[in-house]
Order: sequence, then structure tokens, then C-alpha cells
Amino acid sequence: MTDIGDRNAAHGAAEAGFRALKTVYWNLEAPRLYEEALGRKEGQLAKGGALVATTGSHTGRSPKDKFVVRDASTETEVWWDNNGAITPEQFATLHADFLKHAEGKELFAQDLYGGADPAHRVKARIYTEFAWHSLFIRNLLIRPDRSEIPSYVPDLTIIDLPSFQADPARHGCRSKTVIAIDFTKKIVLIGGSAYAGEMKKSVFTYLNYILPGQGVMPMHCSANAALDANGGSAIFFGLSGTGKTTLSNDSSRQLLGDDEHGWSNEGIFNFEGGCYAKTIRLSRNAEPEIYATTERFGTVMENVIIDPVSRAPDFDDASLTENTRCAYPLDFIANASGTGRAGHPKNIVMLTCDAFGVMPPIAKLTGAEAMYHFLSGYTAKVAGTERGLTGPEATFSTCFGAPFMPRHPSAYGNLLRDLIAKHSVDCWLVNTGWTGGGVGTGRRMPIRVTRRLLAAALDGSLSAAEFRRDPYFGFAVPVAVPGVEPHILQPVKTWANKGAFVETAARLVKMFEDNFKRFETHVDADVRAAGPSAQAIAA
Ligand SMILES: Nc1ncnc2c1ncn2[C@@H]1O[C@H](COP(=O)(O)OP(=O)(O)O)[C@@H](O)[C@H]1O
Ligand SMILES: C=C(OP(=O)(O)O)C(=O)O
Repeated sequence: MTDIGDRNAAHGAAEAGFRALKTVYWNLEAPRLYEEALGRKEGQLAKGGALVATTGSHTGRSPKDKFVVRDASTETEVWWDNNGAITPEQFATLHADFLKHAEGKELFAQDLYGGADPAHRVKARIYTEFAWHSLFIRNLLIRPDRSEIPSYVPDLTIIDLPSFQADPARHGCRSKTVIAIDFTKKIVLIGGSAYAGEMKKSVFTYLNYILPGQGVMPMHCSANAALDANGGSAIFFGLSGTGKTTLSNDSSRQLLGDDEHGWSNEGIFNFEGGCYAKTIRLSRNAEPEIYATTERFGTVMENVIIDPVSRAPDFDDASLTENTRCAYPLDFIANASGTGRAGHPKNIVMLTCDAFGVMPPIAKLTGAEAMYHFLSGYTAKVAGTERGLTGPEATFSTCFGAPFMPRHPSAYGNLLRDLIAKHSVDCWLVNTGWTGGGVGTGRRMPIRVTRRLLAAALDGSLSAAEFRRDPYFGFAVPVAVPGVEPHILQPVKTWANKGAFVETAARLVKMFEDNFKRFETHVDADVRAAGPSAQAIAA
């Protein structure tokens, strides 16, 4: 086997069990990875300098194909209702088959960190079959200084082989696609999917497993901080597509990260060193910072269509998927933090994309309401983004990230509750979804309105506003916010058909209540009482 690039000479691919590899390219940086990716026809060069790759049939994550090894140490730790299980024997067979599949191949390896706080980081080594995947994960995670590479020994090893086809009968999985995590052996195997996001979310899942034991709250959230040191940081929880990336990019604040953070006694820290932004209908005006990254050498664009002649990207083209993406290192954003760390948050924002159009654009939450909405994890999927979906569909994904949470939600919920109380954090619920009606009749909340409301929340002025109680959800909604049309703050006023509003709101309340039944025995009475209730409707 030939090794190319900076590496730890004493700790290489043989330790991971690889045999008869043709070559391992270690820690290549962007220019070499471009050469390898383009030379293998893995992708194309876009007009502005980004590398564009397509992923074939998998253009998003495959949560149903994700499995955790159930063994003596995970048995009592993992929330098995939410995580698929495979046996240690099935994992051993899968691992051996992965190593066999890699024989004779050229692989790319990146030695990276997950976690900007050295006290709580994981050293993640990622072996990939594709050069563009190596560039993607190098962009997304934290890149060690070159001087740290000779002594780098990984804690976690990820092997990503999209050309591997799993066998459900042999490997205990569900299809030819598999994401298998062995927390005891600290190995992740990704096969049968070329969607690059699986790699970064595997590191996230690993940290979500280990960090609670270190007293650190891991969170599916973006984060930014005021430029003035006393202004404090803010975190934005939200499921995919709710606006974590879009809204954390704010030229008046410092960006920490767009997706995954931890909260320790020292403050908050990014798990990553890059961002993974959605590019569908990306607008230069509404999202100038993100747009600019698509015109740079080093950015990876995934499933974005480019013109065959000019190589200019067409962000309106969803012919491969709605989930088109660009991945870039944090320093491509001018006002990104150099450390990935900030003090304790002053504000927590829970983002929801309400496709029914009944949630107000912003509400202030009590601690108990924040816990209720954190455990509920509500957003809505829109028809067209998934096969078979004909109308908006409510999704309740606990902790705003159920697919990445190996432990029971109460493990994360209790940590968050204590941190909110200890640091007297203001909590908000923000609807980035529909207003004036649901999908089909209403329109998406203008980004300009959401940004204006957030600015007022984060600078502290909104806390002092006059509030009214939402008749359905019970939380406090501001009556007026400078620069925002007042009627948009009261959803019923934005609907032409008031009867339809009342009926839709009652339906959504019922969905919340049905969903929350599974948490009722895990929470205190104040949290149970913090949800919407049938009484609130009658009143
Ligand atoms: N009011 C709004 N707030 C935030 N995003 C919005 C809004 N209206 C439309 N969008 C669009 O919704 C998408 C949000 O995606 P993104 O920020 O990547 O979400 P996440 O990071 O939570 O997955 C972007 O494509 C953005 O342009
Ligand atoms: C990477 C992902 O997360 P997000 O959409 O929140 O960026 C994903 O869902 O694939």
C-alpha cells in the first residue's frame, strides 16, 4: 500500500484493519482533492470555482437505514424506541465486508476534530472512497494544524464507501444502504449512499452519545454571538429546513456555526469547522453571505445543476432534488468566529417551519414552555419534498433532531432545563413557515420579517414589549414590533377564511397533544401544563 500526504507514520490504515489497499491519500487539502476528484470524473468545476458533485439516488439522509450496535454497554444507555439495533456479530460481518470491499481501492483519509472545545472533542478519522467526500468532510469538521498530524491518533473511525451494497439478511439492516454505528468499538460504517451529510451527522450522533456523560448538552442548533462581548450568544434549534443556517448568518453578529453545538460550564462551542447550507432558490439579496461561498474555490456543491457551457449554477433547478447544498469552511464567512466558542447564551430560539400557517412568527416561552416545545420538536414537511406527501404533514422530532439522538430525550431535556434556569436564558419560538394560510393558500414568512423579529429578541428590546396570550398555544406573543406589520403577529388576522383558521389550529393543537402523551410520565407537572390545551380553545 502506498501512503501519500501528512500522516502519523505509526498509526495508519493497517490499524483500522485495511489490507491490500492500493493507496491512501492522507489529509490532502483542497487543491489536491480537486485534482483527484476532477481526474476521476467525480464532479465538475463550477464557474466561480466550486466543486460540484452529484449523489445519485440518495439526495438526502436515510434515517431508516441507520443502526446502532446493541451490546452490553449500549443496552441500557441507548433509547431503542428511536434507534434501530444490530448485533455485534452483524456489525463484525459488515465491518469485515467493508474492509474486503476496500481491497485494491484508493482511499482518502482525513484526520479531523469534532468539537471546538479541546476538553470535549472527538478526533474523527474519516476514510472515504471519493475525493469529493474527503473535501466535504474536511470543509465541515475542524482541521487540525499540520503540526498536530504526526501525533494524531483517532478516537472515532468512519469508513464511507458509497459503492458498498449491504445485504439485509447478512448484516441485519433494511436495504442496500447502511449507516452502522458501534459506540463500543468507536467505528461508523456508511455504505450504499453518496449523500455527504451522512458523514457529518454520524460525528454528531457520536457526540450526542458521549457528551451528556461529560455534563455537556449536545444540541442540533446553529449559533451566533453579538459583536460586542456583553451582547451574549444565541442558539437556534431546529429540524432540517427550519432556518438554522439562514438565520445564524447575520452580518451584524459573529457566526459560530450552522448546525451542531455543545453547551458546557464554560459556554457554547461548535462541533464543526464548516457549514452545509441549502442552495435551492438561494438568493443573493436575502442570503448574501451564503451566496458568496458558492462563487469560491474550495466550496463543495451537491446536486446543484450547472450550465453545460458556462458552468454557472442554477439554484432554481430542483431536477435532482430540493435538497441541493453547498459545504464550505467557516472562514468563508467574513464574520465567523475564529475559535468556534462563545459564552453562555442569552437567548434560545426554537425554529419551526409551520406549513399549516397557524403558529405566530414569534412567541416568548417560559422555561416550562421551552421544555414542552424542545421535547415536542415540531415542524412540518411540505408536499413535494418527499414522495407520497400530498399536503403538509406535522413532524414531531424530539430535541429538534430525533434521528441523531441515541439517548432518551429526557437525558437531553434535563440538561437543557438546568442550563436555562442556571443562566436565566430568554426562550423564543419562531415560525419560519407559512403565514396567511397554509401551504397552497398562504406564503412563506418573509426572511426579512423573521430577521427583524429575531433582531428585536436578541438585542433584548422585545422582552420589554407588550404581549398577548396565544389562544391556542398559550404562549406570549408580542403585540407590536417596530418594522413589522402588526397583523402578521396574529396569525388569524392573516387568514382570509377565519373558519378555516380555527379548524386548522384546533387540528394542530390535537396533534401536539397526541404526540406529547409519550413524554407525560417523564416531565414535571409544569411542563405537562405548558402545552396547548383543549381548554385554551374553548376559552
Ligand atoms: N422566514 C424564513 N426564515 C428562514 N429561512 C427561510 C425563510 N423563508 C424561506 N426560507 C428558506 O428556508 C430554508 C432554510 O434552510 P436552512 O437555513 O438550511 O435550514 P436548516 O439549517 O435548519 O436545515 C432556506 O432555503 C431559506 O432560504
Ligand atoms: C445535514 C442535514 O441537516 P440540516 O438539514 O439541518 O442541515 C441533513 O438533514 O441532511
